[in-house]
Amino acid sequence: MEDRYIIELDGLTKRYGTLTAVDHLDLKIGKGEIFGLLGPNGAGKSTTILMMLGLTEPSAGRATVCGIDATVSPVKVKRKVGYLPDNVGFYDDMTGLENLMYIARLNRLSRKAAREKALQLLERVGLADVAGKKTGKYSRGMIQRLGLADVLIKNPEVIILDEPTLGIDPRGVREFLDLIVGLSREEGLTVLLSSHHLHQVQQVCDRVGLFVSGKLIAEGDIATLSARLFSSEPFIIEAAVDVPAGTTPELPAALILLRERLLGTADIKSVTYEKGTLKISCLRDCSAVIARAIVETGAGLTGLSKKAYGLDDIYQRYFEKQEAV
Ligand SMILES: Nc1ncnc2c1ncn2[C@@H]1O[C@H](COP(=O)(O)OP(=O)(O)OP(=O)(O)O)[C@@H](O)[C@H]1O
Repeated sequence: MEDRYIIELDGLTKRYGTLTAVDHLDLKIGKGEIFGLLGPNGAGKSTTILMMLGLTEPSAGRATVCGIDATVSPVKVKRKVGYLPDNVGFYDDMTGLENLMYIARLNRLSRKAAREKALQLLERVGLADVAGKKTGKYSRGMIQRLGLADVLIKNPEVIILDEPTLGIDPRGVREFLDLIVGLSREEGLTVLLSSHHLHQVQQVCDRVGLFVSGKLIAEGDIATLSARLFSSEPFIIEAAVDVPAGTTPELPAALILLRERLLGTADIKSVTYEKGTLKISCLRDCSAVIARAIVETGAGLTGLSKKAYGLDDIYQRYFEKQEAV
């Protein structure tokens, strides 16, 4: 069983005086998984990462990475884990190739091997054409890709990325995320991604963990989290309707009967109306029933869409719950 998990956190805890930054954290991450660590500022994400890297000692519990206790053998863990901080620095007056070769040399590669490895990685991260350009002239997106090449030099089994897409333009973000997915799928690399960007995390992570005040309050894939949280109303169907002019803005007269009819239908929980759109929450996908009812009422149906709950909604709902406690 141990082999299945590349990262295992057991009751991991960090206290700073009276503050518990990380509170009895239990988490298992499998090989090749892309796991998103999410949470507001101060939730304990960075402290957790530092403990996994053996850079800070837990007050209690254990962080095991590739079967190695990070506190007992931080140097061994460092060999297996590539860490990309949110602000990676390079020598501005050296080219991308020179910077990477320098790091490869620090990793004890011969000059020839360092050059080969650097060129291969520049190709892998899509920077081959700017290999000879000084990194001072690189965009933020290019620097982050070079950062990724930097952490890949030592052939890590795990990469930990802290807000890797901060300040990158949308195209650069897409390219960076594609690169991460490729590394995980093609090379079996395990990726831990700490981020505030819910949409990005949703696009690439197999599983996410939501952190609040040092505690992991939920973890799972998006569909599972969504089903757990929205079990009382898993579907929202939005119907754009064309109602006769001169009706009231709240609920046009023509729709009052329609609303009653819909509410009389099994599995439809609520119907609201705003600016030409009916919002219908249901326990199953009732699109067909809704479309028929609208058409039969005589209101024009101009659009019908089903909303799937995303990470934004999941996040929102968890925090609403937390605040209510
Ligand atoms: N060296 C330290 N000494 C005292 N308190 C600390 C120390 N490092 C972190 N903390 C506190 O521990 C808590 C967790 O901080 P941490 O940096 O792990 O959160 P985070 O989730 O990474 O936040 P961010 O998204 O802002 O990076 C915060 O309340 C922080 O102030």
